[in-house]
Amino acid sequence: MQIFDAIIIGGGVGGGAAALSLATRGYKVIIVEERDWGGTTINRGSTSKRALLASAETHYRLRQLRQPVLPLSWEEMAAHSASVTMAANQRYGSRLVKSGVTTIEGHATFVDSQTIKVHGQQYQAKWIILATGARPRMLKFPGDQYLEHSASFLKSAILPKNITIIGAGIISFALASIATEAGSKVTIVQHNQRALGIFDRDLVQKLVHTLSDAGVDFKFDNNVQSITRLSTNDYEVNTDKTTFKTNAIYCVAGRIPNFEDLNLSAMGVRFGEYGIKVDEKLQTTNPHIFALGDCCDAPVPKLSNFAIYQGKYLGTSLGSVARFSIKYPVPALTVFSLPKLGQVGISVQKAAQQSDLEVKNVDLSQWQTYSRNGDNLAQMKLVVNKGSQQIVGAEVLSQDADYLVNYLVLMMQQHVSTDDLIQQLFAYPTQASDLYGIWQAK
Ligand SMILES: Cc1cc2nc3c(=O)[nH]c(=O)nc-3n(C[C@H](O)[C@H](O)[C@H](O)COP(=O)(O)OP(=O)(O)OC[C@H]3O[C@@H](n4cnc5c(N)ncnc54)[C@H](O)[C@@H]3O)c2cc1C
Ligand SMILES: NC(=O)c1ccc[n+]([C@@H]2O[C@H](COP(=O)([O-])OP(=O)(O)OC[C@H]3O[C@@H](n4cnc5c(N)ncnc54)[C@H](O)[C@@H]3O)[C@@H](O)[C@H]2O)c1
Repeated sequence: MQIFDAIIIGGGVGGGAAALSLATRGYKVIIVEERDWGGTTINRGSTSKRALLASAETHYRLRQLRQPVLPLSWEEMAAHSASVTMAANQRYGSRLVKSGVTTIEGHATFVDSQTIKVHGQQYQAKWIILATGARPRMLKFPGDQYLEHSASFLKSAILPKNITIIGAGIISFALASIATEAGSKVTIVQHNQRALGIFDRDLVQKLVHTLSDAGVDFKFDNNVQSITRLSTNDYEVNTDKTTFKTNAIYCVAGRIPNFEDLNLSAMGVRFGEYGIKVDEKLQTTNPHIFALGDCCDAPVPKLSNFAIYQGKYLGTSLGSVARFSIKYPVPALTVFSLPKLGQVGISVQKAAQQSDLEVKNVDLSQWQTYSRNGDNLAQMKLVVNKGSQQIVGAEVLSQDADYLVNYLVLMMQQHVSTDDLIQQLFAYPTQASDLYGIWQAK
């Protein structure tokens, strides 16, 4: 039996962040990964998605400027994405080893609440951190064996001519944008009328119209009931409203936390539909066991940035004399569609339920930063505290929503005022030099 200070199950960005922080503090750490170092983010999530998006976005931007554009080569896009992803995966694994973390490849199971087993070998530690992530939620109906998921799209060597995506959520909009720019005809099937449920309806509607104009066929209020295989790479999709043909069907209708085969009940660890129950110190109902990232039921979105933040939190707080509760900073996320949709701080939807908040609509399309790129839809909704007039949230629809959202995060988190901004000298003309105008727009 080998003894460690901490065992981490899951080598994604959440588990990795915890391992690196604990090792830096001199703890003896072991991390177990059954599939690939860097987990979803690096191998089948944002890294591969953004590598494919790099070409799709360039294509889209040229179209916005009314330039003639050549068709994209999926073969080149896929090769680029595969090489970026492989390099990131290798760097991730070797970074853990260089930092003094013991890495083991295999499936971990519990022996008791301080001992795990991998390939028959037992390892013991005073802390066990569960960072096992999540997997796609695959729908069940006749023909569901023909469903693929986001990872198969992101790793696909060939782009089918005609694809169907089930679910109109964050992953769906990114995949649809990439596939459309790369020349595929995309159909999105959503069971109700609401796409991108957590975002402002008005901005989502604009995004839906833009994607529709680019060729995406949205089928709202359609429930897929069956899939029939007609021939190789040729399927018929039957919904409760219609029937159509397609070459591939990707199911991106949410994700399910991974914990079923860990025998958590026997360890006294409680869990539910949304993941492993944790308190404000990310401790489970067993005092030796902690959980973070996509596998845990914490009151934050299941995103890489939150998983990393939680990993760093556990890595810096475990073993400290007075353990403090996790305090989340201003949240930010972006839908990597074309154009992008970003959200920071309090959402427009939540603002509508709070009488002390108001929403201000800012049309950015005529601002030089946006008009020079042909970013004709650029729009921002600011959530403002009526009393203090402080900006506490924003949603942005623009080619560059991701950059603007990140500037706003810094400004909200640091409570930057217009007086502070006037003291700054930003390179001009840029999004940063617009910030004073945005802060005044309230
Ligand atoms: C297509 C897609 C795009 C995304 N894009 C973004 C984005 O742009 N921005 C963003 O912030 N988030 C994005 N996300 C979400 C993000 O990927 C996740 O929130 C993040 O990966 C969670 O990290 P994690 O460490 O909790 O889990 P994971 O990255 O899933 O890692 C968990 C690891 O645990 C391993 N594991 C599980 N069980 C065991 C076991 N018993 N023994 C050993 N190993 C085990 C798994 O193999 C896996 O590698 C995206 C997700 C997807 C699917
Ligand atoms: N840029 C980012 O930050 C980013 C990108 C991708 C993924 N993610 C993470 O991954 C998670 C999963 O992404 P996702 O897109 O799978 O989930 P999601 O929750 O964003 O979207 C799922 C969509 O599928 C719909 N749906 C559910 N059941 C359906 C059915 N039977 N038929 C048709 N539609 C159905 C839902 O109403 C929803 O619109 C996200 O919630 C997020 O945490 C983040």
